[in-house]
Amino acid sequence: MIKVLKKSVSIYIAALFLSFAFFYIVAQVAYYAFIQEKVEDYAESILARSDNIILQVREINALREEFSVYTPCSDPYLHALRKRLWPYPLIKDIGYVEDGRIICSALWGKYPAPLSLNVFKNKVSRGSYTWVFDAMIESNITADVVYNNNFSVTVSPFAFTRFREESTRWGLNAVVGDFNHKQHFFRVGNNTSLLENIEHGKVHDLFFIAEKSCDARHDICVVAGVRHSFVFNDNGYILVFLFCVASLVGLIIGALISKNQHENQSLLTRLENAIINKELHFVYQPLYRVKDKSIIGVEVLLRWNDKQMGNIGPDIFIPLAEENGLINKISLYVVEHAIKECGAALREKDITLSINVSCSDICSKTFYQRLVDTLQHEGVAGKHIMLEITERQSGRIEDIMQSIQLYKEHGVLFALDDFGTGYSNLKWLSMLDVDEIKIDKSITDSIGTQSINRHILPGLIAMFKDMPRIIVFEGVENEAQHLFLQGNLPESCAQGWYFSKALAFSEIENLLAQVKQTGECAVQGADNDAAVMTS
Ligand SMILES: Nc1nc2c(ncn2[C@@H]2O[C@@H]3COP(=O)(O)O[C@H]4[C@@H](O)[C@H](n5cnc6c(=O)[nH]c(N)nc65)O[C@@H]4COP(=O)(O)O[C@H]3[C@H]2O)c(=O)[nH]1
Repeated sequence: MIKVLKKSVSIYIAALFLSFAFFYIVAQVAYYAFIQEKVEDYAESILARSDNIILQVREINALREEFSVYTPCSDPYLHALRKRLWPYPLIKDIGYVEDGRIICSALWGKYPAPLSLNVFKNKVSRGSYTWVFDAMIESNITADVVYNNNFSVTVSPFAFTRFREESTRWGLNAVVGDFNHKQHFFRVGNNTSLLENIEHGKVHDLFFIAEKSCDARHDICVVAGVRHSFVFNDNGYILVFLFCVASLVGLIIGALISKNQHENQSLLTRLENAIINKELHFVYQPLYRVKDKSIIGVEVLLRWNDKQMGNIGPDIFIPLAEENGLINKISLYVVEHAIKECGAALREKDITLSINVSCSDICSKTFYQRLVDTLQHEGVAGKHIMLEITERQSGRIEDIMQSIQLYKEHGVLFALDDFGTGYSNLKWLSMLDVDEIKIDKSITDSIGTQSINRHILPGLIAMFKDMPRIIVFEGVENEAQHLFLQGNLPESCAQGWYFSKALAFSEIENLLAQVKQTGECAVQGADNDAAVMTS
């Protein structure tokens, strides 16, 4: 119980972990793409804003002739400056400059003392223009000023406010410079030095997303970038959403896997209990001689009726038993109980009891001993038992060849089951000393049809005619198939619903009382001349 519980917990933990990993990776990839686009937009927007400022500066500068009619810094001069300044939202002030000092401006009027532009963060000369970035205008007031001869333009300190807000929110950085980024004009963000280093190839950072946007007209380039955030820039809601979805999916997957495991586990446990409690029972399907419909034997087929799950077919529980090492127990059960149940019939009548066995059964000493002991105990001769080799993966063919000889000393017969499918091929036929070949239903089905298998039939019939083996066709379902076999291989035998379905033991007893028994089908090779191909 504790083991099962531990296994369930491990399944849930693994499912949750994998689900988290999956959703986290998907979310990270999506987030990376989203941020990359954002950085691209950011660079383009800053470039557009920078272009606009340059245009507005140039436009205002072009108006300087207008002011030359007034005495510099006179009231009419300042009035004309203010009037002209009004429509330019990105420009804060226009001033008159002498010897690199602003004497007066539209905003401040005439300065009591000329404003020196020598205190700044960065100064760049571009043609006839000199840009002074973060120039000290007043104590605690800085601004970007550009002057050309004796005309200055002060850029609005709010021109990049939006970009600074975005920078704070998303951790974005931008550096505005010339086309080759040899000169840097100004920066936005807290990590611009890393951005510059990455831009100049001094630092390589796989998780730093950088995008560039340039305008050759104004010889200006903006590089923007951000460090990829593995916690989605502290966006708590994304993490919470991710956690919820991943938990839900992880729990659903865990529950499905657990349920599946539990069902398989419980089916296996139930099968084990059914064997121990002898709850498996048998039905018997008769085998007929094609020529005269006399019965040559019966095949025992296992049935399992579980109290809770109802009828479970051998196509489900036999492979389950084979995969989980239970098949040998099942075969021991069948041998012991089926021979006991059929003991009287086998002693009195000339029939064989066919039992399905796997290769590992044949090679098992326990199985051999149990069969020999049961035969002795029931007084049944070995020649009444036909072991049908069904599963062929659990044993080496050389070992099986040797083991078969041991059984043969007791007269036990062997059949190669499902001939014509995967493992039941000519190699096995040539190596094993079998008495009977059971032709798979898929080949029987092709009789009288257009199936691809029908091409195999003439060759098989020609081969079987000269083969000293009992040939049994499985799954004969209609008269056409029976007639075909009568016409082509009259000495062969058949099993199928056309003759009889698998019956309970009491019904088989009644049948055996009514129908003639022949002990065995004649081996092939006797009646060849009569055979006519009618397919
Ligand atoms: N459609 C159709 N089916 C027909 C017809 N005639 C017979 N059958 C079915 O074909 C299967 C023949 O058994 P198999 O080839 O040994 O194939 C068997 C055998 O491989 C395995 N099996 C059954 N009982 C045992 C057993 O006691 N031990 C082992 N190891 N395997 C068993 O399970 C397989 C399936 O058994 P069943 O479901 O009983 O199915 C049986 C039988 O009911 C027919 O005319 N039409």
